[in-house]
Amino acid sequence: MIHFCVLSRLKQRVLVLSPGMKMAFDPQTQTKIDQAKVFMVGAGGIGCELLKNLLLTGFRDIHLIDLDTIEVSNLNRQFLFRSEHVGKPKAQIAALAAEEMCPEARITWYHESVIQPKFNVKFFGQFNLVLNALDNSAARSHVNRMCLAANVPLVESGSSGYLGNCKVIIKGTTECFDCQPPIGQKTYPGCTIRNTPSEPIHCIVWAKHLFNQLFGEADPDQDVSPDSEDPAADPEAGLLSNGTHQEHWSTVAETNETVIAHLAVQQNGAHQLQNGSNGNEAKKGTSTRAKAVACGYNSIDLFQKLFHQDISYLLSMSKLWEKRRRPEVLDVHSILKQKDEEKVWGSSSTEEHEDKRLWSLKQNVIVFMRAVKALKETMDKIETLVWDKDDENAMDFVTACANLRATCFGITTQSRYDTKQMAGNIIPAVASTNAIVAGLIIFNAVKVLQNRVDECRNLILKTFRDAVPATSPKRRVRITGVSKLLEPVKDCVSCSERVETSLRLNLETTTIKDFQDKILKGYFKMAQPDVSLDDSSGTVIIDSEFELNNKDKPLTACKILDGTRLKCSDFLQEYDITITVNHADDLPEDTLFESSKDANVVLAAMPSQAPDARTTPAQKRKSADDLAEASAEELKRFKRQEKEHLGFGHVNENGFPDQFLEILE
Ligand SMILES: Nc1ncnc2c1ncn2[C@@H]1O[C@H](COP(=O)(O)OP(=O)(O)OP(=O)(O)O)[C@@H](O)[C@H]1O
Ligand SMILES: [Zn+2]
Repeated sequence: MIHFCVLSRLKQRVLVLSPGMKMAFDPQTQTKIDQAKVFMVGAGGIGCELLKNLLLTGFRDIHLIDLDTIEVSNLNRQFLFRSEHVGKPKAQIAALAAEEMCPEARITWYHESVIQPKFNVKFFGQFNLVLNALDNSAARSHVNRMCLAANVPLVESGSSGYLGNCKVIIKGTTECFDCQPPIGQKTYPGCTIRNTPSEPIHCIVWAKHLFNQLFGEADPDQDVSPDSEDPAADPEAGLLSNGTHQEHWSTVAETNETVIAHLAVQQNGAHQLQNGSNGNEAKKGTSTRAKAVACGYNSIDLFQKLFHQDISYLLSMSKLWEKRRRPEVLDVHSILKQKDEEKVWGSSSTEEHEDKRLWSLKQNVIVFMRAVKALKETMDKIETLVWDKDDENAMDFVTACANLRATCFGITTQSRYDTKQMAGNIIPAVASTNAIVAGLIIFNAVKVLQNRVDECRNLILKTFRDAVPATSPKRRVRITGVSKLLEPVKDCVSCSERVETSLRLNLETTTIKDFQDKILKGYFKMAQPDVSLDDSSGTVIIDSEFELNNKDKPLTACKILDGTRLKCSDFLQEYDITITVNHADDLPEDTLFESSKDANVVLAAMPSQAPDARTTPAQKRKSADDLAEASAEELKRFKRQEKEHLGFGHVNENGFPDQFLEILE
């Protein structure tokens, strides 16, 4: 294992394997490796290490697939690639590098997504082993389903910073990738974000939501205004003396002066401040966007609304502050009158240390105003903006807004650099983690080929010494979770024999598109679902070959009623399931459906998009979060089993060290 890690550090392709240069296995194992045909999915961080390991171990017939092209940012760890390869397909260059290293290797490469009809069950069936080196759960789930259908063993893996894992999936014998419920992106309760932030990340999430409300596709679940329905707040908050809620700020087109004058009055009696931007407002459908439009995106007006008026409204929810520090309103005019700082900067600066500097309050205000103006101008040209951490104005906006909100709540402000890390969910890729995970894949792969599945292990890589900063080289890495392979979960939607299930959902409000995207693709992991009524009519509801023409209709409008049985199948995955749908109108607001298998399946935790040919950066980031969360969860499970299963038994045969629990000391 250490051998592999050291080799990966060479970072240059000086390695050329001579025909006789292989690991010392017993003759039977060697023959199996010689004859094995393997499919490697993903040629990124883990993939590059894995390909080199496969060659070193003696594998010669390797098919590899990756949909992506090489980026400059890959070069620091994806050591098969060089700067002259930037823009070229990863699969092609990895294959070339492998052939250079080992001329006798037969490498077949595909620059495509693995979620394509041509990679069907028959295609998967030609391999002895499939090895995943992917970075997103949609593709992982799909490959898992294909391997189950083709009955080919799969070694699954992942890494996120110092976390890593590797597990073996064999149909009918072990847990599959979907046996454990999906873990959603880390989310924060709406009332924390809208009413009572206490950490920088709460302000950053709020600022990102605000960006979408003002410039992007407004999502009702991402409301940024005070939530008067917070259970911790007093119900009277924001009420006028006559018991009605005050008209909100910009439904009446006030001039700046009147707004400010109005605010001044409100400021003198915060408890009487009546800001209509409360929970009801979201229900009424009046959005932050509508207000911004009403004031022509005037940045002073927006500032006063966000950091004065809304904060005053929150102050009126007195119960919230019984045990918390009260937030403070900001006044744009007095901040702007403050003495000038040496320099105000934002997108114009490219110097790294500048990016790490904390802005003063006045600088935050100026960057906010400048970013609002710039983003509005872009929006006028292209209508809807999509938040992107690499867009200078978007990043300026989020940094300044998060800092201004943090100032209101007495939370430490952040530099633009730190905000970017948090807002972009950036978890630095660690080359050593990838190298270790790729070594673990080989360990399991060889055991599978040897038919010694009981000696395979599910492995989790984690750091300890948590007091040491995550980026410090002193941070030690250890394989902490080691368990024997776990048995399949009885009701798993992917690997159980069960072909029937039932769901409770609101048939009057759930649309066909939601049923397809969030339930069939998101929950049941189908790639191309077909659906028909399981009755004598056999009416087709969804045909994967055609665009949905009923997509916005509720299920009831398509003859799907309480107790209807739906035949759902995926031709590509050779997967069929019959789903009985039962009407429910008592589900919590954020719950789309409940399955008979598990408790609440929360809408927010479901990917809203089908597994796509390309994963977006956002999906990639999400999957990194998934892994971090998943690893933590798995670790808990493994810890419970650790006592029982610790130790590797016979693993020191065939050249593997007896003890490799502590890899990097
Ligand atoms: N559906 C898919 N089909 C084929 N390859 C895929 C698919 N989804 C993801 N991949 C590939 O899996 C690889 C995962 O590697 P890795 O996590 O190192 O990603 P990366 O994009 O190179 O790095 P980073 O995300 O850190 O910039 C990527 O090269 C990606 O293109
Ligand atoms: Zn399963």
